[in-house]
Amino acid sequence: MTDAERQKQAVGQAAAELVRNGMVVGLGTGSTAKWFVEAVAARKLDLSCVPTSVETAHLATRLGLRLIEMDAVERIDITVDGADEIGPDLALIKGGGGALLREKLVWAVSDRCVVIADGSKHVARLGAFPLPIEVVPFGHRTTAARIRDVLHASGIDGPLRLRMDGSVPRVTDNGNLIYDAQCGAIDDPGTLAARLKATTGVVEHGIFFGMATEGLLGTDGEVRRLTRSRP
Ligand SMILES: O=C[C@H](O)[C@H](O)[C@H](O)COP(=O)(O)O
Repeated sequence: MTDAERQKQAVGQAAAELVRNGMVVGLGTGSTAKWFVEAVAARKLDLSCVPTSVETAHLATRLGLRLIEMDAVERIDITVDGADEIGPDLALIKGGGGALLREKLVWAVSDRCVVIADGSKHVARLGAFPLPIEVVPFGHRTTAARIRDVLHASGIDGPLRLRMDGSVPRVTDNGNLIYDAQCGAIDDPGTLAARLKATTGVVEHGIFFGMATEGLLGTDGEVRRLTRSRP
């Protein structure tokens, strides 16, 4: 196992210890969240779980976790999920695996949102990882043109690429498409998030700003707890 994988395992297991019997739990998506799902399943608690992707739903079902519909709950006690980048004040880029929309819907109703990651994801400034932006398929090229204008207005001129699966566009669990924006540096994630959200044709974007309540970061030999300085 690589060092990064060991760190993912450690944070996944540490996060599983935060879960209590009877809780409604949001299950994240990706190679880090997978460790959490496995560790929480191994605890054999009585839980109701809301998965953030079809992939996670399959994994959780295989492990014997009880799944419930998102609309069957008003609140989720705790959600644990990975990230592509963790910046200052727990601002995140998510969606490298294409699950950003369901992840954000689940995070939005969670009392506690715990982001877990290996040490390489912790950055001084967001933006090296391409920012995923989910759009409706109808007229997506015209939506992409509006996104380019928004990025330009935020001082970002890097390429914006339609995510592909080989020769065809990648389709999300929600039947949408994803554009990845090479931002380089995002100086003001809150403003960019608001501008993207207001763009016609954009369903959601991968900036999770002010959403994570805490973080668990893998380092060599220990799990470091990250907190937010602003509420
Ligand atoms: O769409 C995918 C999710 O946002 C993932 O949580 C994120 O991409 C991190 O994935 P991983 O833990 O595999 O690096």
